[in-house]
Amino acid sequence: MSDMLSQIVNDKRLEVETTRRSRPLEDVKAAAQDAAPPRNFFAAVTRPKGKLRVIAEVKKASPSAGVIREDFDPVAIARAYHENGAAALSCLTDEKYFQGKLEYIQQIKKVVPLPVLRKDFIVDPYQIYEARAAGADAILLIAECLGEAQMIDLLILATELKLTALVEVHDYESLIQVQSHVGFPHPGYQLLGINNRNLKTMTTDIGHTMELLKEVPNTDILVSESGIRTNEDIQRLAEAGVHRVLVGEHLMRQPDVGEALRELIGESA
Ligand SMILES: O=P(O)(O)OC[C@@H](O)[C@@H](O)c1c[nH]c2ccccc12
Repeated sequence: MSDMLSQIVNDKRLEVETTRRSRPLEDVKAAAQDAAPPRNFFAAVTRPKGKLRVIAEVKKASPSAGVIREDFDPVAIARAYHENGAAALSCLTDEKYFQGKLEYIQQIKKVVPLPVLRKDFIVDPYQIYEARAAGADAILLIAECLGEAQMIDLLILATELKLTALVEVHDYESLIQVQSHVGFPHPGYQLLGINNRNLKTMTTDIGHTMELLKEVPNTDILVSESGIRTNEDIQRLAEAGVHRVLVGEHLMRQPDVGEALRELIGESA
């Protein structure tokens, strides 16, 4: 694991322990059960086949970029994304490194009909119940943060709660390792994400998706993540058969995020 990622994961484990002490698992489980049923994130992102689908991200800051957007109104941003062609939303909930908040998900879902992914570093089942209780429709599971057995356990739990899991990989080795678990325990619940961010240099290159693509048998469920900025990037990916993308920073940097999303989509939708 890279230094940055291991630091985040260590902090996350401590954070989960603290949260668990103030709110016991039984309470969170009950809240997850009482939550309104999830929206189908998987379907929103994969249908129709071969058509561009953008997951637009609500993100104030990141470790690599610092504060991306000072004037940050998560609900207004989500609404603009919805009105301008987003298929689904991703919302950062990590507070320490991304200045996110779990509560944003609920606030966004009250006013926007799209399914929402909880973007965080999930290392414990507690966080999956917590995501569902907060109204999330999907969760992120990063292969580089988890052992194989842990990944399987978390995938089973997510599926039980009817959450879509976006299984993210950075490296070739992780891709090979998780490959057989995507579609497990049930197809129709997992997406495979290739993150274009190099964890050692923290730079992005969409060429990374092209490289790893050779090992992906089903590109319908493939999401290219990070470093996507222009419609040319989108076209390059489409030519390689990749039609699902996750975009944050580029959109969040523009004064008008809705207009930026329309320009990014261009004629591709
Ligand atoms: O802002 P970008 O470069 O468009 O990237 C979005 C998304 O891929 C990125 O925020 C991300 C991908 N995987 C993550 C895991 C944790 C936090 C953030 C991320």
